[in-house]
Amino acid sequence: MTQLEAAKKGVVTEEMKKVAEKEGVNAEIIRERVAEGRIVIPFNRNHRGLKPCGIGKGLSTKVNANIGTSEKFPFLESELSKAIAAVEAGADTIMDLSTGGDLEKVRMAILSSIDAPVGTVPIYEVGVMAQNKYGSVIDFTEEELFEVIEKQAEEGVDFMTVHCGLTIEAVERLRREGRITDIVSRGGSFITAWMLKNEKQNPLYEHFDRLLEVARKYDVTLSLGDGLRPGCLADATDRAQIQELLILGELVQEAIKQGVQVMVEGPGHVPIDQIESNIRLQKRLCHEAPFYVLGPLVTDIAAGYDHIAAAIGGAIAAACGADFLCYVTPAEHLGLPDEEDVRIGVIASKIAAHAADIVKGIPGAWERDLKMAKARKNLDWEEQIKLSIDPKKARKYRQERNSSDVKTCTMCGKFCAMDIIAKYLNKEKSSC
Ligand SMILES: C[C@H]1O[C@@H](n2cnc3c(N)ncnc32)[C@H](O)[C@@H]1O
Ligand SMILES: Cc1ncc(COP(=O)(O)O)c(N)n1
Ligand code: MET
Ligand code: SF4
Ligand SMILES: [Zn+2]
Repeated sequence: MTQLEAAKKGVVTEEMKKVAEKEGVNAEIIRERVAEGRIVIPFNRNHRGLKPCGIGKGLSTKVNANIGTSEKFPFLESELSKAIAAVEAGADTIMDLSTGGDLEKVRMAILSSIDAPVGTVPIYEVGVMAQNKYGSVIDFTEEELFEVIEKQAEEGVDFMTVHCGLTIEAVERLRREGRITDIVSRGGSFITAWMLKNEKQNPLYEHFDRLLEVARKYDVTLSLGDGLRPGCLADATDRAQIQELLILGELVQEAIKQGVQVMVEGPGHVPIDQIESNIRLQKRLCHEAPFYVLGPLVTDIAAGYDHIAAAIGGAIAAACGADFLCYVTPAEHLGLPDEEDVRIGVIASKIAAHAADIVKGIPGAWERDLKMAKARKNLDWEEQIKLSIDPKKARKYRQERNSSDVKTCTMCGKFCAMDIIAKYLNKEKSSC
């Protein structure tokens, strides 16, 4: 049984109980929301050592970190240490987006060393296989596509991006109406090129039932990819994007009916004033399935700092109801991230997620800030370091910029406002 099938039957699984405990939410509420498709727990029965993680309504906003080899950097070791660094920095899930070297070996290494849910985009391996075998990324058969999906499911992949809503009709609209950046989704570009070359419908759409069968067998959570997501502000919320979203909504309902857990991927590059309407549209059209957004980036010109552009968008999106933030690193649009880029990307997204959790009313979120405020007032540096999102960095600054015996910090020294006021405003010791 999948988590969804169990939930529908009224069964509270071990995984639901663990999610409930971690989040401070009643287990029956988790079951109910899994049954409705509003919470997913990506949990492939073949991923050994996996700790359950819930994504969706009423749960803390989760952060995903992308790693993976590429043609020019096909090295397993560096991607594995990026994945470990990402989890250490607070990533809740990892996506292996490898396209270089031995993909299966990298994936198996990630799956066996990471105890968080691991996601993939199977069409990437299909493309790499086609390139090696036939000399072109799009020279694959429908059979080969489903073989790779089944193989990855069997290996223990917990969630998969599948661009099922990218139909030939949506591509025709895009062509007819025009766009600035056309298609920026890598998987979306493979599927579109395949459809145009073969003059056939998207096999992930046409044979969605077959995909559901594989997903149900291993309890793989489907992450319905947005192949037509906007790649620049000017393309945001256009008719091609929304046409794909409409189809994704239909597929969400079908997946839930068939007992398959499902979430929906979203943009992309979106101006701030369109973020809320994007979230509302997704929730309305997709049966309130968990929404997994890439950023969104609120400007196109932050090259080198795109983690900031994405964290601004991510905070707004999550506050409006997005459930899952895909990180963006400072290397976005420029090259493959290194380990430090990965760490910075995760921290930026964690800040965005937490900022949203405060206003989402997530248990413990507000209280953490309150504790920090009190520690600041008390000039309790150890407590401040402990409560911060990146304690390593906080400790480094504290140690490098201050001698160990000072009560205040080098910013103001003996002119420290907190210290002066503590002496004169509340003569009796404050109770906090
Ligand atoms: C869809 C998102 O995935 C990111 N992306 C694609 N491939 C990799 C990789 N090997 N490592 C890290 N991020 C990757 C892109 O930069 C984009 O932000
Ligand atoms: C949030 C999110 N969106 C998209 C993708 C896939 O990337 P692509 O569509 O470029 O293949 C992803 N892995 N995560
Ligand atoms: C394929 S270019 C890298 C991804 C891009 N930033 C996007 O918006 O999807
Ligand atoms: S410009 Fe770089 S990141 Fe963007 S699609 Fe091309 S190779 Fe990928
Ligand atoms: Zn982009």
